Amino acid sequence: GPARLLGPPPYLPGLEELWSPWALLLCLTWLGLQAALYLLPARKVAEGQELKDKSRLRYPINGFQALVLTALLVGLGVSAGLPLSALPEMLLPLAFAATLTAFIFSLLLYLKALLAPASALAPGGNSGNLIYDFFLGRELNPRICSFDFKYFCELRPGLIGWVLINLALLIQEAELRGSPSLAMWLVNGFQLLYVGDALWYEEAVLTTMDIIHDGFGFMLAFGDLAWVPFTYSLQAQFLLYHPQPLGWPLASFICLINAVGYYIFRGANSQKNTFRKNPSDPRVAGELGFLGAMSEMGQLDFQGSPHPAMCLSPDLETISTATGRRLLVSGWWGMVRHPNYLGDLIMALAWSLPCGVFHLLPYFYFLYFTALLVHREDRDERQCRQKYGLAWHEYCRRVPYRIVPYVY
Ligand SMILES: NC(=O)C1=CN([C@@H]2O[C@H](COP(=O)(O)OP(=O)(O)OC[C@H]3O[C@@H](n4cnc5c(N)ncnc54)[C@H](OP(=O)(O)O)[C@@H]3O)[C@@H](O)[C@H]2O)C=CC1
Ligand SMILES: CC(C)CCC[C@@H](C)[C@H]1CC=C2C3=C(CC[C@@]21C)[C@@]1(C)CC[C@H](O)C(C)(C)[C@@H]1CC3
Repeated sequence: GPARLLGPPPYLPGLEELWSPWALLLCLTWLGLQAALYLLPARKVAEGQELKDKSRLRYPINGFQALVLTALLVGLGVSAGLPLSALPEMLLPLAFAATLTAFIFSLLLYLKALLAPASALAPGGNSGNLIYDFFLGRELNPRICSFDFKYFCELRPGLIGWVLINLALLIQEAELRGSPSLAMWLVNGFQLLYVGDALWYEEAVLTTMDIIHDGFGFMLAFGDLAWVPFTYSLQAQFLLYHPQPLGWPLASFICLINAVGYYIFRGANSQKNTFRKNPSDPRVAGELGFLGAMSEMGQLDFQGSPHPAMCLSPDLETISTATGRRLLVSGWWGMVRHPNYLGDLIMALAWSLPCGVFHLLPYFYFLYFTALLVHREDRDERQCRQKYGLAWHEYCRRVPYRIVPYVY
């Protein structure tokens, strides 16, 4: 039937449609497969940020390898008769099974945290209020031997699950209508690029606040395992039931929007990561200038300095902070204070446009994501203000807009 916003839904699924033991089995098999791929030898083992007890945890960088191996296994399965196009019919019980799994998993994590030493607990999530702590997560990096649950869940099962659901929807559309629509190809292609990128640059996740700061509780477990695969695939789900005519000229324009978004997103994230890893990398720093180079060599200590020191370089300009780390104030990070969010939002728009402009549902991701990034930006801003003090004020003065130039 037509997608509509006003009026009650014509049909609501009964509770019995939510529960299927097969869906739970499939969900657990998927987690088991991804866990097995996580344990395979990795091209690199990276060290995380320094912890409270001065130690660093080690993480395997093999997420992209897991994506490729999953694609090979699914390809083999489909050619051997695996009915992937049956997946779209199971989405509701699968989403329920994933939510149930996240819930039980978070309960176990809560219990595990009771045995953890105080140094292993997250800064938030230890208020003593059972529900609040269960939701936010008590332990920072819950592990069994070297298997890190939060790092494992953050990317692989959810992101790879998302593109697998998209693929199943594309195959089912081909079976229903003879071939997949152009709109379905675009949505699949754009989102595969996004997921491939996240897994290729997996190491960058080690410096996100989710890994460094947040405990692992129900919010993150549910977000990673259930929310991401089942709501991020809404555009492809919409297209299966509401085919949209899309010509090549408009499709090319949407591709251009996605390319611009990706260019900003990747450019900004890579610029910051390169700079953080090696501030004197010629791609970001050119020549550092005296103050920058001295602080880099530990010759200058800005601790307690009332004014942030300024460092000019021919390529990118930076400001020094009391912590010894510097902040980029030109390049992408001189345009707005969160250029990566801007690129991400432009891409989110490009994922919705192939679905036309007459329905709100395909724009759900764009709207939710705007709210998520505004909230995330606010949290990050508070943390940076605390961490960098005066230097952050100076950065805000030099770069007044947060996400969208001249707007916000
Ligand atoms: N699709 C999705 O659902 C989601 C996608 N994302 C995406 O993930 C990516 C990562 O986002 P997120 O983890 O929120 O954080 P960011 O990558 O934006 O990192 C913020 C940190 O960068 C450093 N920083 C800020 N300004 C500067 C500067 N001028 N120069 C140098 N360093 C600076 C600070 O840390 P420090 O100084 O300590 O290095 C700050 O805490 C983004 O592209 C975002 O869009 C995020 C959440 C959800
Ligand atoms: C309504 C829900 C309870 C809200 C859940 C929020 C989560 C969906 C997000 C919190 C942080 C996320 C990140 C990504 C996906 C969404 C969640 C889990 C991310 C893996 C997406 C891809 C990016 O490149 C990234 C930097 C790897 C992201 C990390 C944070």
